[in-house]
Amino acid sequence: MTRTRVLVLNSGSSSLKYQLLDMRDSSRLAVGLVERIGEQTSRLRHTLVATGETREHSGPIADHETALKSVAEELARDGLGLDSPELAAIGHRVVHGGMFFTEPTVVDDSVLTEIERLIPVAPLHNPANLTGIRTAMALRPDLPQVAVFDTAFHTSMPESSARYAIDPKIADRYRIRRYGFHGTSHAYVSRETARLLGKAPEEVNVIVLHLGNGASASAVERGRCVDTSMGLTPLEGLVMGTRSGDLDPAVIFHLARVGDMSMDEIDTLLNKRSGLFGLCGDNDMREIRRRVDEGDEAAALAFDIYIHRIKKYIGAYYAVLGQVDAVAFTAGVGENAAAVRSAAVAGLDGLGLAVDEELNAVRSDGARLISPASARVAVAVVPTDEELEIATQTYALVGKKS
Ligand SMILES: Nc1ncnc2c1ncn2[C@@H]1O[C@H](COP(=O)(O)OP(=O)(O)O)[C@@H](O)[C@H]1O
Ligand SMILES: CC(=O)OP(=O)(O)O
Ligand SMILES: [Mg+2]
Repeated sequence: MTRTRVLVLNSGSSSLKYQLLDMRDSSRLAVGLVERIGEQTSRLRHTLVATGETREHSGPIADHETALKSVAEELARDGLGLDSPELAAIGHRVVHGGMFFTEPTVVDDSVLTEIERLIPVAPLHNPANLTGIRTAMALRPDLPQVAVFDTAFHTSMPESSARYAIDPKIADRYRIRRYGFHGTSHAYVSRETARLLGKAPEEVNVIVLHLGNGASASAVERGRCVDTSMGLTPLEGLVMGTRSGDLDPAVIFHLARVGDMSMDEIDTLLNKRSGLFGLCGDNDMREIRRRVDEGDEAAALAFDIYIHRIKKYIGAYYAVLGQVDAVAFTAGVGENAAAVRSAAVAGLDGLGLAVDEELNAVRSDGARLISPASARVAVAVVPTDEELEIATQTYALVGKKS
């Protein structure tokens, strides 16, 4: 039998997104999401694509292992269980791949060890990714498990972007450099943006703004990433749901010395209690916009800080690229929040950037232009599809052998 199906697992710090795809036509058979893992209010939502039937379960799901086992049960109920002989591989999103993983990689013991070694530089993500891989391996030990790394697309960055301005001996000893994340999304979205413009990826320069719970910007020059806003860890760069993004590193010394906080407390503060949430108590952009519309000052300031940071990166990457063909908004906020797109581009007419508010307000699932026809630089909404990209890369690696 030909094995043509790929299960993709995208394990986040507190969520597990999954898709089962048939790679003959890249169609989805089942999709789902487990949210708020580790809390009392966890929720699993599973959809069988052929019928559109959706099942939801609420109640505590303690960890990613339990989450994946529940997902396996849901798939089995639809006759799409992990025991299916048609499954060719399981593809996993792995957030930090360090310096060595520049390509999708079949997981073996040495790969697991390396992903584990990188936990200190992706503490919210790599542990969940590892649990997903280990649980999947236990369920189907005979299947190839493929790791697709968020960092891979950014390995093309020149040293001038990737290096911090610190003693290279110290940087090299501790492998401190800017790795960048969300690479699967930046790669997919920059290609799809080129397609929307009717060009090949090698013909265009694109600034991609991936605005989800985690958020990052990238400068993609003729299909290759030349700079991105996240660094050694996914903490640098844009303001995020709960992460601060850029700050003066001396803030950390100050909090330790004057604020008498431990390193762990500062780590938690900057990763989990900062960003939009730290500024106004909400990290969901829908809720923040609702509060802004009601005149809430804390929400309005949080929104302004968020937008100001995006603007700075658009300007920076415009300069890095020299010439820009398109700015693409993607991920949960970028795809859905018209107010964010409009505010981020406001006042940038001098750079040839503008948004047509009628086009910006259109709701659609597909990639679309939101700039006026006369604009020098295209502004686009380009939905990301990390799961499809992971499935495609996984199948390209193992599909032919099965
Ligand atoms: N309709 C919407 N309007 C504004 N923001 C939205 C909307 N839908 C989702 N979001 C935002 O998208 C975020 C999640 O984005 P997503 O890309 O799924 O993040 P992640 O993959 O990091 O979990 C939510 O926290 C929310 O702020
Ligand atoms: C790397 C990263 O920040 O991922 P996410 O947006 O899924 O948290
Ligand atoms: Mg995401």
